[in-house]
Amino acid sequence: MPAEPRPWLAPTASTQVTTTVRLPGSKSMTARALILSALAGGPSVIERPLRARDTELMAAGLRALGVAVDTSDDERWPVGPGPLHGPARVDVGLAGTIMRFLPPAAALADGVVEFDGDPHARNRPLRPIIEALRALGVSIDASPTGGLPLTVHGSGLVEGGETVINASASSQFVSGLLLSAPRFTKGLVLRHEGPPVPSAPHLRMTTHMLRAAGALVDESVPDVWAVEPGPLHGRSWVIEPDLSGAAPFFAAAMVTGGAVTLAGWPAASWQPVERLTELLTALGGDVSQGPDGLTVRGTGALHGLTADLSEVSELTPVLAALAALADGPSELRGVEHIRGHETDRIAALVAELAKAGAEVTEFRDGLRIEPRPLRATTFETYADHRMAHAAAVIGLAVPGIELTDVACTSKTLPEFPELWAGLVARS
Ligand SMILES: O=C(O)C1=C[C@@H](OP(=O)(O)O)[C@@H](O)[C@H](O)C1
Ligand SMILES: C=C(OP(=O)(O)O)C(=O)O
Repeated sequence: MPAEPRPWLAPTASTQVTTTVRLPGSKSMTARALILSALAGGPSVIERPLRARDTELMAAGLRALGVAVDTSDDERWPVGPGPLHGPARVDVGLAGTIMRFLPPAAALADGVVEFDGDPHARNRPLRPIIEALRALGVSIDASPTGGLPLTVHGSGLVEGGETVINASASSQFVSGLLLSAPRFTKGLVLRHEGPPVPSAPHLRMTTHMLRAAGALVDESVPDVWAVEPGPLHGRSWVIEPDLSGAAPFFAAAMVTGGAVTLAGWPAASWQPVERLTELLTALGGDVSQGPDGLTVRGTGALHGLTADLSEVSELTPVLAALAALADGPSELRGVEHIRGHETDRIAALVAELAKAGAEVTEFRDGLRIEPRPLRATTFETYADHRMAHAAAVIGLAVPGIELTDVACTSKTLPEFPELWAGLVARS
């Protein structure tokens, strides 16, 4: 069950926010490390994982399938793979990573595995991955809408081979299939046909991590991924701090003209730090990397931004919040698929930014924001952690932004309200 809604008045910053934050590991890397460790031939350890609803539900789902996942220590999760089996029930919560990454692994189990999640999880797109799994020899019952609830009838093996998918609604369809593909009898050759696949950096994270676990992956042909059948190795995964989770904290530096350093940022990253740097720089920030971590400085200027966000679409809510506080108009496009995220994020942003006083135009694939003097309002969060982040960013500059629910941030960062309050208190 999702956490009980908790209304929350966003704190307003009276001075610059200048601080160093330590944030937990990347949701996306933790999810991949859990799946790859569960499918490996020997034990693994996940260092500095993200402990949040999405990753705890993933660990619980794998445990239900017979994998030993020990999450008792915050810093180190040992994973002991075992034969995957049903019967099992998996609660996906509202996590795209679970509903798309776990069914292909469940297809390798011997027995029946049932999946369901939060009410809105049933609206999130799933049909393309279900159809691809069926084409690869897996027996699945899905709801008539093509999504959750679904039942995978695992036979202990997946034939695999070649298939076609339209992954324009989510890169996670591709990632989910690739992560389990080394364990398919014939491996996998997956070809995407349709409008572009979003979130390319997440696909690169998938192929990097597969190779790091010993898989042979060929992605030399655009929109085609080939994974050889073969063993995955157990290993130690060191999870980087979550860059998307850091975005609202960086935004706090931009809004207040301060500086926020993300501690523990690695010299080389598997997350799209270059793209985030370009975007924050265009908005007027200054981004640098040094021994202390990754630092974003506000320069006092906050400019409008015209950008295609398809590669980093999960940043849209926080960037839209910055755009609403900028000195000129912004157009954020290329993200039609975020209508299928935790909520219809385009519609949600249009509605809530307009309530706060911005002039907003809705497009099928994004929004245009004309900044206006903003006012106090009740900001609906739609059970979406990143809508809560966006509201908190606006609240730094606009007194009286009341979130209908801040508990939804537990999806990826349960300590968000306390960390955020500490940030403003220290400023
Ligand atoms: O693979 C992943 O870990 C993710 C891929 C992206 O999904 P979409 O391609 O559906 O946007 C991203 O938005 C999501 O937050 C995490
Ligand atoms: C889209 C997101 O999540 P999910 O992994 O549930 O798709 C997100 O975290 O912004």
